[in-house]
Amino acid sequence: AAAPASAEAPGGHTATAEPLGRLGPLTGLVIERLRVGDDVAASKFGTDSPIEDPVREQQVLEQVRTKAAALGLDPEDAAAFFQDQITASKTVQKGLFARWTAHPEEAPTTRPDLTEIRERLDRLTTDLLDELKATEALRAKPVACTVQLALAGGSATVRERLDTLHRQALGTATHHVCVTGRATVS
Ligand SMILES: C=C(O[C@@H]1C=C(C(=O)O)C=C[C@H]1O)C(=O)O
Repeated sequence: AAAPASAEAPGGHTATAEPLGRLGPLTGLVIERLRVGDDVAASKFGTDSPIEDPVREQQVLEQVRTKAAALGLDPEDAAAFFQDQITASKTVQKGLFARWTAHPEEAPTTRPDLTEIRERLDRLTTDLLDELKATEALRAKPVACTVQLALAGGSATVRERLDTLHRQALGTATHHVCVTGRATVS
């Protein structure tokens, strides 16, 4: 599970090693998708394109259900995980819009192409689903999963220097990673 020690990652930041532990690869992909949210925000800021696009969201979730079923994952569980990814992406976008409105000098000076960004998100959908499959057994163990999730999230927060906005979004995005015993009291 070796990511390059230091490589230029999408979004232009310098990636450090993958988050620690057995949920490291999944958490790394979740953070990568959050950072694509920065590019989505840059593509929409100062245009007529709204942060929220319900038609595109339904397309993403339909693709998720179809691919999840093909992998032998529960389609609705996978859709719930991706609903969190979408909510988290919008949290990032709203936060950046507010930041750039208050501090115009921090606003992006180039506008990336949303169509290309969505192709990147579609590739991440495939990678994320593969990791959901690879971690299926661990995620069914509430205690082990919760420990691994804290390890991965904590190490990523430090190593990738996540700011408050992206930390909050990471929390939202990982809310349904662990199966926390729906049959018992939640
Ligand atoms: C990322 C986008 O912004 C929002 C978040 C989406 C997502 O996370 O997949 C999809 C549609 C939008 O509601 C986008 O427009 O592509």
